[in-house]
Amino acid sequence: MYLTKEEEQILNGEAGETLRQAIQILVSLGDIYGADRLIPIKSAQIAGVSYKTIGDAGLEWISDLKGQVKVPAILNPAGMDLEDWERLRISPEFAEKQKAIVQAYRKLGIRCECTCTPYTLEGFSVGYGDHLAWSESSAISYANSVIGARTNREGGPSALSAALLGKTANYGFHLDENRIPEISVIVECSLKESDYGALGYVTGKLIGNRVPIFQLKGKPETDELKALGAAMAASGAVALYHVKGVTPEACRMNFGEPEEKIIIERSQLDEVYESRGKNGREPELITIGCPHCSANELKKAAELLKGKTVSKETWIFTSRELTERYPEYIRTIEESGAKVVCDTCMVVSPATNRYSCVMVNSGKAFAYVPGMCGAESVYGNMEACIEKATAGKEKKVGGSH
Ligand SMILES: C[C@@](O)(CCOP(=O)(O)O)CC(=O)O
Ligand code: SF4
Repeated sequence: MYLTKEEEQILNGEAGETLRQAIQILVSLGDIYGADRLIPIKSAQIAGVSYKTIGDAGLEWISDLKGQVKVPAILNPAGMDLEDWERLRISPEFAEKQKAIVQAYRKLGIRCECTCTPYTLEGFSVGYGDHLAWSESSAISYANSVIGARTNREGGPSALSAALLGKTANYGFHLDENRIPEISVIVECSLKESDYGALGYVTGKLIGNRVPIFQLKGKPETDELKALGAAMAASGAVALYHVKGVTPEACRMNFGEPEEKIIIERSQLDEVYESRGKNGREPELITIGCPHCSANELKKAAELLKGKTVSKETWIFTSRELTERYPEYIRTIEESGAKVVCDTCMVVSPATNRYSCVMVNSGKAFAYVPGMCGAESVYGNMEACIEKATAGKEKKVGGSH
């Protein structure tokens, strides 16, 4: 791989140990994947924040790094709400470690709003054709597919290295030729809301890491695309997808028809809704917001919960910025007894591990909760989740206001 004189000097350690390690990681990846050079990036999104997933070894590695990031960089969800960690009964020991991790990232100049939907934040813009180094799989999928930006599926360390250098290795999804659809996915039924998460869950299992182009009957909303991509990246390893007539590259590029095609039928999606864990338990916990809820999703949850009281523990995850922008939705949701939780999620928080069955409206959470939280997962749309959350409780007389 070609390196500039300055990059050679960094690799020789002339700019310090942190940058030497960072460029070494990028050069090694570049050599493995045949990159010709390093290219500048617009931003980095850094996964590997929760103490639950990175442990003491991760904390130690990050704490040893020195310097400042060269491009806007932001963190993925941590293991707890950083301002109100006691709410989900996180232990003080965990909280101490988690705060130390976030502090170590903050020292490097990284923004510590911990979210997997940074593209909804004001002041963290990302546009068509931008080169990025992002590492949370749903954010990667959204950036590549819905925005038309370009990022590989970075790991936490490579995204952090890219942030410190302001560059990444030029291979994979940074190159036009790797963004061409490899398989058509023809969906024969019409879809709405959580059907997209179910579709992503089913499709990801079938296509692995290939680039699909969907032919859909209707036009999905951005939240539906977010759910589709997140689920496909979890049950499979899809980092980029196209939807005919919808996503930006499918509209601008003249992609030919891939040779291979699969057809998805309604019955395959129904199986996701109907599937029960091996013990067929009743959900004890209801969680919404994987990926983090958008403003529209918060609005919908507020509408569904207005004037009701939850009878089961109910957690709704979003970014702190959105809770500040939409306090009225948060108030309505919390008046029901449901909790709006920031900086974390049902998958990376240790709090979920206390439950044995969790209901979700996310194909991604449905895929990950069993393995990462040791609980069965049950799938339903947001309405079904709220119905389950409020089952058995009388409506408050006259509603909340
Ligand atoms: C499950 C996931 O969304 C979050 C957990 O990863 P981490 O703790 O940020 O490394 C990771 C991913 O899918 O990229
Ligand atoms: S909410 Fe879902 S998409 Fe976001 S970090 Fe957690 S598991 Fe990943």
